Amino acid sequence: MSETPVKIGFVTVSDRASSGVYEDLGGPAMQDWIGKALKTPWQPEARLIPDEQAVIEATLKELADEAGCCLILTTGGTGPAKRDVTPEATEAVCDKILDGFAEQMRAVSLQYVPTAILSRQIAGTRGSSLIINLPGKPSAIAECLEAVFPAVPYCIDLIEGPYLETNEDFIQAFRPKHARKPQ
Ligand SMILES: Nc1ncnc2c1ncn2[C@@H]1O[C@H](COP(=O)(O)OP(=O)(O)OP(=O)(O)O)[C@@H](O)[C@H]1O
Ligand SMILES: Nc1nc2c(c(=O)[nH]1)N[C@H]1C(S)=C(S)[C@@H](COP(=O)(O)O)O[C@H]1N2
Repeated sequence: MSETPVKIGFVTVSDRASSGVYEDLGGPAMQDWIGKALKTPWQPEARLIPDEQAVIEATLKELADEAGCCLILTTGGTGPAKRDVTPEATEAVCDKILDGFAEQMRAVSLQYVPTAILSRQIAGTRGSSLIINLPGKPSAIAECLEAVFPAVPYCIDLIEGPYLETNEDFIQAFRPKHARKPQ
């Protein structure tokens, strides 16, 4: 019996990429990383939108509530610039904020760039969806996901999403022993 693929949301928040000033490299970079990380069959729900808080909120709600994405990654709009509002939109739609994700992503990112402290990226849950903000710089995507992804499958277990398995040679998920399914 073939497994129904789990849905993963990929949201690029960028005025310039969404208006065609430059090609969106962030969305494909997130999908590429998840493609390497996940053994569980998955299918993408990709969106490319401007830095508008109402649009970001509506997109996150649609991906969580209607598309049923267990994981939603955003890229862009996390900095201090006037139009950067991705964290505000994320906070507005989440039931719970998971501060540890942002703490860890910024701590690891500081090893790459001193400007990592400028990202106000957050993570949180909405129902059975985990939402994680990533900075807009395409190279930041892998840097941040490597830092937190080991905790993602167990977090999704706890919010009653699907049981995600990773490709262990690429990234190892950590689950407490009692939560591991026999292979
Ligand atoms: N989706 C993207 N695709 C390709 N490059 C990007 C993307 N988002 C950001 N970048 C690159 O990272 C740099 C820093 O991003 P910046 O913080 O200015 O963008 P943003 O606030 O995320 O998006 P924008 O300013 O277009 O709304 C940009 O100059 C650009 O080179
Ligand atoms: N890992 C990582 N984190 C990073 C960066 C980066 O290049 N790598 N860029 C920083 C910079 S320069 C900014 S302004 C903030 C916010 O970026 P955003 O507005 O594109 O989301 O993310 C920061 N975090």
